[in-house]
Order: sequence, then structure tokens, then C-alpha cells
Amino acid sequence: MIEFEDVTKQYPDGTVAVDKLSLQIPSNQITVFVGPSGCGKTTSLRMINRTIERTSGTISIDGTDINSQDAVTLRRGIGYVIQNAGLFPHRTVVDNIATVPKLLGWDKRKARDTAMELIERVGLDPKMAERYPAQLSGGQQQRVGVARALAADPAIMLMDEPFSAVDPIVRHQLQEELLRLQRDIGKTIVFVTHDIDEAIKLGDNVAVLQVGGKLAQFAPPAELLANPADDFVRGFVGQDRGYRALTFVYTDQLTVQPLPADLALTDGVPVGWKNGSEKLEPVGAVFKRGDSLRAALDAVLTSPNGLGVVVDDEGRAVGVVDQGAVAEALRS
Ligand SMILES: Nc1ncnc2c1ncn2[C@@H]1O[C@H](COP(=O)(O)OP(=O)(O)OP(=O)(O)O)[C@@H](O)[C@H]1O
Repeated sequence: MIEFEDVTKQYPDGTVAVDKLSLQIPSNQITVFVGPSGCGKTTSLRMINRTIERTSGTISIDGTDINSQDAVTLRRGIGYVIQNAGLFPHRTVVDNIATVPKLLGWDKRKARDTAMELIERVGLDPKMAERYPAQLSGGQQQRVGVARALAADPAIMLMDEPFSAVDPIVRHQLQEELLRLQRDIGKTIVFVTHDIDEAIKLGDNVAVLQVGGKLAQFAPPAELLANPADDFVRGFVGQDRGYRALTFVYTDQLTVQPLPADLALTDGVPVGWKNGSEKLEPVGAVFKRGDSLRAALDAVLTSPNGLGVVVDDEGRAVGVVDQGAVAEALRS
């Protein structure tokens, strides 16, 4: 656990970036710092690896004050990913990733083997190992940044707006990859973003900060959406928080109807709706039992006839739901 106790950061010009921040960041989970520009997210994050020194208060990791150890040693044990990846331009991908292991004195072979493993782990083609950062896309550079942060297998990884500079589609892919990776590696991740959707998607817990570095609320995303602590959080979480909250309501209670005859199937997989003409109409989004109600509603809304298709793990249709069933599940 990383614990902030009454932590304040005042810059030499008098700016109080973080004001008496107290919170507990659980181990092996993703905690997101979110809030408007200038609210002290980056300052709070960088105080954890002491690239910014706090003015007062205590930060401890598993009960040990981070000031009781040498800052460089502390930093080498904490992965750090920043926007635009911050890769060394004159080092190849594999050398970038092996940077910290080499600093830690690992032998060259082990450092390289670990780097090659990580290249695959973050979803990159091993052929990219010998390229230079400028020869990669923005999304690929970010993956290298994540691999580099993981190279020495740190227990903690700090991520500062790591996906902000890529387009929305790549950003979505990188978010999915991070969640997939985290299921395997179970690191303590502290992630900074100004995007509430990203915070809700990635965070096990979300800390909403207010300008002046004050903690407005610290809660799991579902709780944040259901019970915003005050008007600031309500405003920040946004108008459509009710719709976002559907992400955390599951479809187990949904009344599923049998497959109608006008749903065309190939090997059980829905391929379109018959509408009397030769051409089938697209099925729309499909969802699985156990998915969120947001997924079910999306299937209903994108279906040409208002029937959302439920599929099994192999993608075979098992039934349909209509909007009445979704509304009923919402009330239950
Ligand atoms: N070196 C510095 N000297 C003086 N003030 C600073 C310094 N670095 C940051 N600040 C100020 O501290 C406050 C918090 O900055 P910080 O970068 O932590 O915010 P942030 O929430 O990460 O912002 P953003 O989302 O825009 O990156 C801001 O008012 C900023 O101008």
C-alpha cells in the first residue's frame, strides 16, 4: 500500500500544488488520479518516486517512509511511464526496454531476454526490437514505454497521462491492453488522467482532485457515479453519469427471449436480420450474459429492430432481449 498522510507540496514561487492530501492506494490494483488541469495530479504522482520532493507530510510504501531510502534506489524500483513515452531516441527498442535492468547490473543476456519477452507481452511484433523510436507509431512507442517501465519487474508502476497523445482508437486499444496485462501482472499502478471516462474504465479506485490539490473523493468508479460526494465531483463526473453507471450493472436478471425465426445464423453465429429482401440487415452489437447492462442496451439500440442478440463464449446466438427487458432489469 502507498499511503499519503497530510502531504503538501508548495513550489518555490508559493504555488500550493497539493494541499494536505491523505489517501491510501491499495496494492496490486489500479488507482487513478483524475481532475481538471492544474489540480496537482502530476505533482502527487511524482512525489511517489521523489522526482518531486514533498514540502511536508509523509508518503510511505508498505509502511516505510520513502524518505528513509536513497531517492535513486527508490526510483529504480518504481516503473514510470509518461506521455509520448519519453524513449531514448538513439537507442533501439530492445535497448530502451533494457535500460533499468542494465543500470541494476543484470548481465546483458538476461536484460535482453527480458526485454524481448516484454516486447511480446505488450503486444508488439518482435521484429520491432531493433528499430529506433522514431520508426514506430505513437501507440507502439507507448507500448515500448510500458515495457520499459516493467523491465525490472517493479511492484509499483506510475503512469502519467500515458495514452493522451494517441488517437481515440489506439487509446482504446492501449487501455484494453493495460487491463489485460494487469490481470497477469497485478502491479500497484497509479495512473494520472484528466479524462473521467478513462478513469472509470481503468480504475479499481479513482481519486478526484480539485484545483489546489485537494481530494474531493476517493472511491471505486461505481460508487463515484452513484454517489458523487459534492457538486464539484457531480459536475466533473458529468451529465450522463447515469448511463456510465450502467457499466457496473450486470445482466444476470435480464429476461431473454428465444431466437426469432428472422435472425439469420451461420453455424449458430448471427449474421443478419432477414427483412424480406435478399440482403440481410446488420445484427448490430451483441453481448454475452454477464456483460454489463450498458452492453445490453447498446445491443438493443444498435439493432435494426430493437432486439439485442445475446451470444455465448463462442459467439453463437442464444437469445434476444428488447428494451423493456433492459428497463425491467434496471429497476430490479
Ligand atoms: N515547477 C513548478 N513551479 C511552480 N508551480 C508549478 C510547478 N510545477 C507545477 N506547478 C503548478 O502546480 C499546480 C499543479 O500542477 P500539476 O502539474 O501537478 O497539475 P496537473 O493536475 O497534473 O495538471 P495537468 O492536467 O494540466 O497536467 C499548477 O498550478 C501548476 O502550475
